[in-house]
Amino acid sequence: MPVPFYILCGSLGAGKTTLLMRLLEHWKAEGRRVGVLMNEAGAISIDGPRAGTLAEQVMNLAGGCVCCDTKEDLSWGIAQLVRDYESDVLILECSGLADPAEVVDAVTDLYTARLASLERIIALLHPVSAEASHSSAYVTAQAIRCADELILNKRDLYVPGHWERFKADILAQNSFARLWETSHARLDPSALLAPRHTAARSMPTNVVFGGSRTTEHRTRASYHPIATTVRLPGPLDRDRFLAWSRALPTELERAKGFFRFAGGPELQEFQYAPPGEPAIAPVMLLDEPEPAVVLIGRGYDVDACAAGLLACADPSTGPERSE
Ligand SMILES: Nc1nc2c(ncn2[C@@H]2O[C@H](COP(=O)(O)OP(=O)(O)OP(=O)(O)O)[C@@H](O)[C@H]2O)c(=O)[nH]1
Repeated sequence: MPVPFYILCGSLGAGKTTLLMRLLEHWKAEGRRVGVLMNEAGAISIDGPRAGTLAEQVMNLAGGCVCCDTKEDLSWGIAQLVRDYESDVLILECSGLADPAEVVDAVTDLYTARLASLERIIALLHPVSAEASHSSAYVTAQAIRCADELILNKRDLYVPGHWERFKADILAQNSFARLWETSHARLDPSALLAPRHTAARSMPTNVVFGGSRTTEHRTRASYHPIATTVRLPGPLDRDRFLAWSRALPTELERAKGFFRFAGGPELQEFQYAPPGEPAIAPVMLLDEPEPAVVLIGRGYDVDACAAGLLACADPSTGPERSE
């Protein structure tokens, strides 16, 4: 029997990992063996170590976008999770850069479909201001189009009028899906995951293939924001980092990472997902992550932003950066 396979997709920073953690808790309480596939934009996995605290097995497809770079890795990862780790439920968190229609294409090939059956596509969206016409807009539109479940997250950032327009715009793009409105992705996982269709199906009914198949393997699609991984040579100066984080360019669509502050033993997690403010909080993880910050966006001065970040570190250690 193929194991159920869930896809989490949606906009950058909308709350996919927040929901993933809730689903992992739910499955863990049920005694399920969950295999997580993480596809992250940067060269270093930031969300993987978080998921690793709850999942049976986490496989990272970091270093790119699952639709362009790692399609084969995805099929291989599914096979490994099902065969070697005996996962009985699988979930893939797509980076906010991956075209979910391409991902569906990859997981519904004949070989992979024997191991895993696509159960549900869950898209997370958040109310980013309409003026910010982000380069990830195409990917968000694809996620909306493909979704079986549309979760409008960050309801706590409700602005009268804006939220209603955001919702109407999404409903206009997909009237098949169920709609959820949440804060911090708080919802009843049993209700979200309960079977909705009696007949087995190999792919969602509302996915249309063909039009989106123009991306070639190993070629970065032009609509993708660029992910830049800034590896940090050591602890950061708190004041300098705070100053840097307060002056982030408006074109930056997402930033996240782990590091320590000089003189502080705790590992810090940095999160920036506009329209929210940059946030830094101590975090406990099972595995020590590599200190790094991933910057995602297009049309801003990447070098200046990365240099500003590196200038927050101890100047005696050398900078390193990879795309
Ligand atoms: N205010 C507010 N913040 C939220 C909410 N949900 C998530 N966040 C915060 O938004 C940031 C991004 O959340 P994630 O769950 O990492 O988002 P993501 O979609 O996994 O991000 P990417 O994988 O980078 O695309 C984190 O700082 C969260 O704590 C919410 O409902 N309201």
